[in-house]
Amino acid sequence: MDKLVIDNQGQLSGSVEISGAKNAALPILMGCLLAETPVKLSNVPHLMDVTTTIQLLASMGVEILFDEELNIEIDASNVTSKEAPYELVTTMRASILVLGPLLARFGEAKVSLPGGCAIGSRPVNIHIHGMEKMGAQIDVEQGYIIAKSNGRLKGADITMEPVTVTGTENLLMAAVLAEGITTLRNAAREPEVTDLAAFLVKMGAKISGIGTDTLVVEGVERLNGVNYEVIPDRIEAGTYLAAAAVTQSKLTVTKVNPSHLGAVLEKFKEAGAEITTTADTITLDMRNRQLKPVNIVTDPYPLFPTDMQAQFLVMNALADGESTIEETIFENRFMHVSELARMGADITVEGNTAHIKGVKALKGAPVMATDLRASASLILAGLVAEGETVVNRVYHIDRGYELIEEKFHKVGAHIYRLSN
Ligand SMILES: CC(=O)N[C@H]1[C@@H](OP(=O)(O)OP(=O)(O)OC[C@H]2O[C@@H](n3ccc(=O)[nH]c3=O)[C@H](O)[C@@H]2O)O[C@H](CO)[C@@H](O)[C@@H]1O
Ligand SMILES: C=C(OP(=O)(O)O)C(=O)O
Repeated sequence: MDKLVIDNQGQLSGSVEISGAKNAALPILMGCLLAETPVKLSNVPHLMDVTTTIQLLASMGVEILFDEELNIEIDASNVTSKEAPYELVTTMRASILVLGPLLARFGEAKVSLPGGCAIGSRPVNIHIHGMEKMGAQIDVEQGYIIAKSNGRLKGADITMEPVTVTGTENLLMAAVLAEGITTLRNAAREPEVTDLAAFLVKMGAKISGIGTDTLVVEGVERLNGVNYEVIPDRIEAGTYLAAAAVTQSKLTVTKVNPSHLGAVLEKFKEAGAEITTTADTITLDMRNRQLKPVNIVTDPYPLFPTDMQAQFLVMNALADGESTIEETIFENRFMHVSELARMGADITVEGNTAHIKGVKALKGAPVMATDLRASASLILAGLVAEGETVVNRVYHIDRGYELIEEKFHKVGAHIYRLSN
């Protein structure tokens, strides 16, 4: 299993080009199942989760081609299987996103139930109930969701509680080919949901309320292929900015959309960073500044994202004073705390709140990554810790960060991979 070895090289400098968003690319790739003619996608990041999605689509008979610029052409005109097997769903929960498109276009789908993961139990009851409301007949047999629809799905009025990102995406993709009007209330407003909606509209879907918490969909009979560019990854951008904050450096992230990071940039400023933005760059300057503690509560967009919680936890661990981080989305998203404690962080967790007392320095140690953003937080800690840090179970990082060692090398970090 690969490991990442990180040495403290002091400050970072320069710029990092941000890749396409994992959490937008995945639903958009699954959404290609809805199109009767080929789709061409650009700015799709080269990540393990994208490879898994391509394997999943290919196993269904979808044809996938890459051009010389690594744009992806996806032709779902001849889908032969409507099944997402356990082996692929278990490595990537987002595989559940084939349920809506398959059911909407073919009236049948068999998808392994994702089950829980390191950050929580993560049920998919809202996806299932929403599709049942649209007339689907759904049974769970031997760990699989078996869904059928007698003719087209029917428009319905669906309220999702709590707000769910992939739940909104799955029901949106089910609704675009349904007969009549579907209203999705308490919809997630994450930029990745909005990007999927914009993609579906380009393919011919009729959706209003995009970007709000009420999506109204007038079903159409078919969707056609288009060219589409995936939005930049706001969480990847936020992670590199956090690297600049903990190393007291100045870094610029390029090819980003600063408006997607509103709440995160506010917290960076509160932590003492100087932030400047252009239309597609963000610069964070933390040189000669001391990190200040910031209290954080994670919440659905546009509030502070759970996917940036672990990175801010490292910032707070090194800040001058005490802070709290309350995680309201996932019940078990503090697995990184015990690993950071092994590096000298002073953090206690009570219920869903981490209480952090800033320390002057962290110390390098072998640590274990437990999920994607936890892994990112351990890398950030390794960049400032005294001595060497070895992050085990790097496969989590490869799910969501494209070319992470290369991007960090370019800005002066010493981080390399040990393969065995
Ligand atoms: C591939 C992708 O886009 N992943 C993101 C997505 O995950 P994902 O879409 O899985 O997360 P959700 O927004 O669905 O989860 C939010 C909350 O709703 C609960 N819930 C969800 C569905 C359901 O049917 N029933 C239910 O109770 C979950 O357990 C959780 O407590 O949004 C999360 C919250 O921003 C991010 O951390 C993930 O990076
Ligand atoms: C939790 C995440 O992803 P996933 O939903 O794919 O597990 C994430 O991107 O931080």
